[in-house]
Amino acid sequence: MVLDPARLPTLILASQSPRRAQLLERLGLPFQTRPAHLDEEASNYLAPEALAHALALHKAQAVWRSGEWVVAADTVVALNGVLLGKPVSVAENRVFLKRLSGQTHTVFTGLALILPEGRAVALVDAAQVRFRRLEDWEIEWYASSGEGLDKAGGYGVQERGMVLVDRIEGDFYTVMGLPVRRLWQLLAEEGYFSGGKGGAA
Ligand SMILES: Cc1cn([C@H]2C[C@H](O)[C@@H](COP(=O)(O)OP(=O)(O)OP(=O)(O)O)O2)c(=O)[nH]c1=O
Repeated sequence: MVLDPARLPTLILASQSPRRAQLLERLGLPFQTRPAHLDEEASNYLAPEALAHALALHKAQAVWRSGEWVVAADTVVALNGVLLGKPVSVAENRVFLKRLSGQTHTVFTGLALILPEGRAVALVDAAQVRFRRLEDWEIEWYASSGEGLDKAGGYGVQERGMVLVDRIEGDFYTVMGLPVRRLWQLLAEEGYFSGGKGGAA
């Protein structure tokens, strides 16, 4: 089989996250974004892993139309079982960073794919992230940059946040918000690349 990206069906990315769009762009896959507007707080009673799974699935289901390949993801940060969502202010971002400092937390990213005939597949990928012990001035520098405000856990590993992280066990892209290798494999398994099971002809 020779892969001709020009013949692949356009993926619908159910996300407003610029990071997720960048990653799909880097793969060279044809896609359009169609963000789902969900009340993410409504499912906060779930455990972190189940939450990432459910939200990814709900986002994909919210935008799917018959005949489309839809991709969605959701990233959740948990420190000792406690969720750290997106900080609502610089002050809350400071608090999050103090809690993450010197500790290891888990990032769960749920990934959902809906196939043209409507069947949904979803999975969760997890990574362990250890933060350096941060100095107060570093916390101040990072929080006041505002970079962490639209991100789960209040940091972005792919931007300035790269210097806060000591080590990652697992996939960097799962931390960034889209497990691209798992997505690629799922697309391959479901026939997106080969024209089988509703994929490209
Ligand atoms: C931990 C971490 C999270 N993030 C981001 C990824 C996600 O965009 C965000 C988590 O929020 P999500 O609710 O997963 O996604 P979103 O609201 O940004 O976009 P959408 O729901 O429309 O898909 O945090 C990073 O960019 N880098 C990181 O290191």
